[in-house]
Amino acid sequence: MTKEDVLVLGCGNFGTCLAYHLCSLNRSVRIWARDAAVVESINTHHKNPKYLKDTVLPDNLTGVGPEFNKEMFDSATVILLCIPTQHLRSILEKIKSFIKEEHLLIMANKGIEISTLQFPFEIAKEVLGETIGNNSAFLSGPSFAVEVVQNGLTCVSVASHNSERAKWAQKCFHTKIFRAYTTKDVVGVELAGSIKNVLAIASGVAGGLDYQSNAKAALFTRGASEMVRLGAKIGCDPITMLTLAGIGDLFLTCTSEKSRNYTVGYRLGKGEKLKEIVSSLGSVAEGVPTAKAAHDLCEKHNIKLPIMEGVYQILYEDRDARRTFRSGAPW
Ligand SMILES: NC(=O)c1ccc[n+]([C@@H]2O[C@H](COP(=O)([O-])OP(=O)(O)OC[C@H]3O[C@@H](n4cnc5c(N)ncnc54)[C@H](O)[C@@H]3O)[C@@H](O)[C@H]2O)c1
Ligand SMILES: O=P(O)(O)OC[C@H](O)CO
Repeated sequence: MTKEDVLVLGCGNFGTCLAYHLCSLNRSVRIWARDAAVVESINTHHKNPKYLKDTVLPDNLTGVGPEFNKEMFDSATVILLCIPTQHLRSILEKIKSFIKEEHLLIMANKGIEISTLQFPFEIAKEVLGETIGNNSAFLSGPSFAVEVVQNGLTCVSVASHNSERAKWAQKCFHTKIFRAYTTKDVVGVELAGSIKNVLAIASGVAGGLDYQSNAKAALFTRGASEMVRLGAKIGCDPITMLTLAGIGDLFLTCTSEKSRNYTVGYRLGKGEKLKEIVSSLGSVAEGVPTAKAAHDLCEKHNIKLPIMEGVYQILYEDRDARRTFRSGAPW
């Protein structure tokens, strides 16, 4: 196995679990956190006090930050970003002077930026330039952080326009228990990873409203078709929607109470207000901002997608969930 020096940016659930996995492969791994107390706890107690709190982190994982410095980047070959999508741009702006073309950048966030309707790939190109953007890789697929640290089999997609970089990213992660498969359809992977979160909120709402399996299966199928239709409008390969990053992640997130997006929907279905759900969730639910971005993207491309529109209305127009479902079904 080749030696890699990995700098993980973002010390939430996913950054922590991927750092844990990479340490188990004997990579040299440092993880950046924006909170000094988290850095201190990782280095002293080998625990992340905020996320995956029960996991004992490996001794060879080093916490760094909250300030960025040149040495952190000079000593890394791979930079893995696990930052929520709405904050990705500001982090890239802060680190851009430290990034070199030789670095392999891998982004693992899922979502669409509300202010620009851009995917992480487009944000990376805009902030870091065409070459670095095109050489970056994007990791997506059905992967709950908690299962990764429990050593549960996980299969993800890694996409890059540069096939050598995709293979490099694959090699960083790939094991018998954590499988990574390469693809070139970057925007398809990113679209699927974003939209499945909105559809998981819809599925959660159905659960919260006590709809049963028949309704959930219909919602899942019609939701998948919305994903394919939006993908076709923006030039994605429809086959990507049938991969791990597409239907795989959609299935995982729409059917599991481990999903934060499903949980947001479920609690909405039970009558809680979005504000109180988001403030007590303790973790990001990317489907919430993405529902707004996807709504605006659909308007821009003049396409009507009723499930995603229903989620948007529940979240952003305070529309009653039960009424929205009754009037929307069978989509
Ligand atoms: N958790 C999972 O199972 C999982 C799996 C696959 C992909 N993802 C994706 O990974 C991304 C991160 O998710 P997560 O689960 O780690 O989220 P999380 O809520 O567990 O953690 C979010 C992290 O982002 C940091 N953060 C928040 N605001 C920030 C800002 N303004 N600047 C810099 N950092 C900031 C927080 O400090 C925290 O470390 C999301 O896009 C998510 O969809 C998560
Ligand atoms: O908990 P969720 O809903 O953010 O889903 C996490 C991952 O995206 C699942 O692949």
